[in-house]
Amino acid sequence: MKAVHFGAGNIGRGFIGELLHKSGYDVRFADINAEVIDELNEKRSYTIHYAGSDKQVEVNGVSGIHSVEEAGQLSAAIREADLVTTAVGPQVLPHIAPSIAAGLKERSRTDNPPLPVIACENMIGGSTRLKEEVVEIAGEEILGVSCFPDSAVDRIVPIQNNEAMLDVSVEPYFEWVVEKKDFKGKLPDIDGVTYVEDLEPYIERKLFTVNTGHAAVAYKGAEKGYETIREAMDDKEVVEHVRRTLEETGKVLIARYGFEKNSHERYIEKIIERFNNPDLSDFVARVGRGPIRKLGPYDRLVKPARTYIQTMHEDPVNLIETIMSALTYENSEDQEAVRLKELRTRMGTLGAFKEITGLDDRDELVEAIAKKLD
Ligand SMILES: NC(=O)c1ccc[n+]([C@@H]2O[C@H](COP(=O)([O-])OP(=O)(O)OC[C@H]3O[C@@H](n4cnc5c(N)ncnc54)[C@H](O)[C@@H]3O)[C@@H](O)[C@H]2O)c1
Ligand SMILES: O=P(O)(O)OC[C@@H](O)[C@@H](O)[C@H](O)[C@H](O)CO
Repeated sequence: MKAVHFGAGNIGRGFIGELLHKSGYDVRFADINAEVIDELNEKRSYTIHYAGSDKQVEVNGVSGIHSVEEAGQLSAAIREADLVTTAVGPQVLPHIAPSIAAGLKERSRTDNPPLPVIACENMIGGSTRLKEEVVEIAGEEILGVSCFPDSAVDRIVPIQNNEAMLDVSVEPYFEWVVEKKDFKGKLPDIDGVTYVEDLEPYIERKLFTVNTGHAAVAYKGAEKGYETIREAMDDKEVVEHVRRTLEETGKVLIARYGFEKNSHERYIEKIIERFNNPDLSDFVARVGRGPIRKLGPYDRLVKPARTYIQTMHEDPVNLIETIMSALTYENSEDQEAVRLKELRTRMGTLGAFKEITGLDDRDELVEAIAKKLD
């Protein structure tokens, strides 16, 4: 079986590559990073190290395609593939859509069955978003040869600093949940994937617990001058803030999806334990990357905060505190953080928040943030 995976980065090599290889796929990584692609083609394998244990997994039979310079090869690979996956970042999906559209057009001239394209990004409806971009380019008829099931992925894979360029250190925990309903034909047999009828509870529980909590560690940590997640998690005030923030998102999730309270509390504690993993070295700059995206109206901070107000009829004070920390996050090497600072300088903090979220003064979260800024 053949898979094309867009994004030979941390989650691509450290998670999706591992599971696809284990399930018998030959994985071709498509990326714009020529150094990584050349190394993949030379070495044809890499090692995944499980942080905190001696476990190692060899991922072999892999190769790379430069997604811009080798466009013809990429189209041919998509034409013949059994599966396409992505882990490039939500903002990059529109940039890979033309390559996927070109490959699918070639495929439409063959008898090959419809190709599942699964986006593995931290966002709600990632594959659906990619589908919209591809349809915009190639037209609705392209859905005759493809399908775009949504998915949720969970494994903390920090930025890597290994002697061998392709090797990846990962936490042992992982979860990959894929929605069944959009598949055309047989579900791919991927070891470790859970197929579900309705992804919404899974993606919201993941994004509004793991990623909301992670964002709270990063932005609170940055505010206190910490550079690593380790330093931030060693500060009891930060950990307490994270726990209280997750109690707020927990109330929203329990009210919306009927999760059992005790088991959700255990899920929260498990996640705080994962942030505390002494064997993972992760940075505030990675976890806090892209603050404008993270402050988006459907993302990990604003969506649960607004739902909390609508459901509980009170302000989620800890989520609001995290939003305030995110709004003042600074990092001169992060383009979104630089833009956020410019917006704040030009429009003030509240103006920047309204600009990013598209919300206006009538919104109760905007009102609550305005009160905080008074
Ligand atoms: N790292 C994690 O812990 C983790 C966990 C779950 C989900 N995710 C999600 O996975 C996605 C990727 O995150 P990551 O941490 O692996 O980031 P990363 O930066 O390590 O990897 C992204 C890769 O995409 C490549 N890329 C960028 N533009 C491209 C383009 N136009 N065409 C092809 N490749 C391109 C980059 O060169 C890079 O190799 C994000 O959506 C992230 O939210 C990450
Ligand atoms: O990838 P982002 O920028 O959406 O979020 C940063 C981290 O919270 C994220 O990468 C987590 O490590 C991951 O989502 C864990 O599954």
